[in-house]
Amino acid sequence: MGSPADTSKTSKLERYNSYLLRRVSSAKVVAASSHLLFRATILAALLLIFLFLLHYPPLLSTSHYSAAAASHSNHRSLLSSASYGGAAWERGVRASASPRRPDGLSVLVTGAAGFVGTHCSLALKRRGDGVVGLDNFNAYYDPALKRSRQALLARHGVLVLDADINDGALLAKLFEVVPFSHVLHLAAQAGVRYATRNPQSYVASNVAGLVSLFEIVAKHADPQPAIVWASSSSVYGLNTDAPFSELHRTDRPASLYAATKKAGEAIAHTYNHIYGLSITGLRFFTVYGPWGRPDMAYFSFTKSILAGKPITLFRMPDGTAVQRDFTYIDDIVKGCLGALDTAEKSTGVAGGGKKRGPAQLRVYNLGNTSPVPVAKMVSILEDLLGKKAKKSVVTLPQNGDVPFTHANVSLAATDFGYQPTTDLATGLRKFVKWYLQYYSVETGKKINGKSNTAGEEEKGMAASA
Ligand SMILES: O=C(O)[C@H]1O[C@H](OP(=O)(O)OP(=O)(O)OC[C@H]2O[C@@H](n3ccc(=O)[nH]c3=O)[C@H](O)[C@@H]2O)[C@H](O)[C@@H](O)[C@@H]1O
Repeated sequence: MGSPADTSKTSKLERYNSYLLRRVSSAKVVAASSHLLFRATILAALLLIFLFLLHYPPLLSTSHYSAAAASHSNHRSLLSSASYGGAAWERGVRASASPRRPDGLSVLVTGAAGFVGTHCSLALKRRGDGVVGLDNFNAYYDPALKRSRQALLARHGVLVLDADINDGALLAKLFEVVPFSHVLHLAAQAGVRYATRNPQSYVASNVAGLVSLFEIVAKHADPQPAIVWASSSSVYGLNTDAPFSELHRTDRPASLYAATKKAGEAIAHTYNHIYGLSITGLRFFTVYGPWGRPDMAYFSFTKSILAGKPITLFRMPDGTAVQRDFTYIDDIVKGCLGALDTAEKSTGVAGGGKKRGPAQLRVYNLGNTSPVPVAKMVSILEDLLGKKAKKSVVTLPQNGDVPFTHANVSLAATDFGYQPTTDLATGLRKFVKWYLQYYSVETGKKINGKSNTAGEEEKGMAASA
């Protein structure tokens, strides 16, 4: 018989053994599960990398798309990357970009839902060129007007993508899908006086956006398209020699807007010099017309006069009138197409290599050559609308405005036959006709011998075409 002491020793030993066994097996379980966890983590990481590459195609072709360009694409590129690509998207882009005439151009138009962008895209499409537009549809002015322009372009077979020029990944993808012969770069933050309120938006669009486009064209596009882009008459700033010639000083900008456009001209020089990009800058002089920009004076004055609201007219501190060389949109379109048609090919090597030779670098004034006092513009509007403006005349504040603009266009006339043909009264009549139709305003006043009420079908037409 075993003693009670013996029994207790045995059971102690058994308890100890089972404790040891539990420890060994739990150690095994811990080791096994940490292996499992490690493998699962590796698998999950590989899966994530695979998914990222699948949805971010430019990284797959790193030979063309530099890491620098990728890092300059803002986070928007990652957010919007899922909204483009795929076979149907590529088919749509190619169809819109394909010319319908022999030797037709294939043009990427940035800011295509903007005022000048819409008119130029229509004109190009009408003569048989291929056009793909892009626009970020920002809210600087009523995005509904931009959507109407987009719809108008869609009816004419022009696709306008929702995209920002800072979206390097999207630009790279576009140049992969289409061998564009030209870029008409019109996307920008416009407006002279708004620059005091939102300076960063000018840097983002007119400097960073321009660099983003040049980077992709220089280092990714194959073939490299020629670029025609919108500079501004505002670069003449405090220049007092008139009429403004391309040879005059442009180193005294009066507004940040003007400074960013001048910076754009300097940046264009650099990309032409290093990468052989063919670049033409067009200095537009206060462009107006149907489908115009609501932030501009002729447009906002029309709205205020119709609503019986007061308008503010600026005059110089010495009492002299502020004048602008108002230029009608159809003349500007002819200038843009002339610049595109005479643009030479870029000479750079796709991928950003050394250029093969000097490339074309041009700057032209596109104006009307006859400055008009702003008060005269208002009196023409009063006549067309059959209503007097409530005017308050104030001394020009320190807002970036310049006293006058006046274009000498002889260079554009010589190089591509640019000749403005529309005077302010004629152009404003076309604008007012469009405005009253588009916003369904009935004034009872006859324009061109007809009542201003238009049929539905007429509202969507490019009134200037
Ligand atoms: O030619 C250009 O480079 C520029 O032309 C216009 O700029 P701006 O000439 O200032 O055009 P508006 O804003 O329509 O002003 C036209 C005139 O009306 C005057 N104005 C404007 C607003 C106002 O309330 N009162 C007033 O008298 C301005 O001083 C200016 O002389 C465009 O807005 C710019 O984007 C463009 O680059």
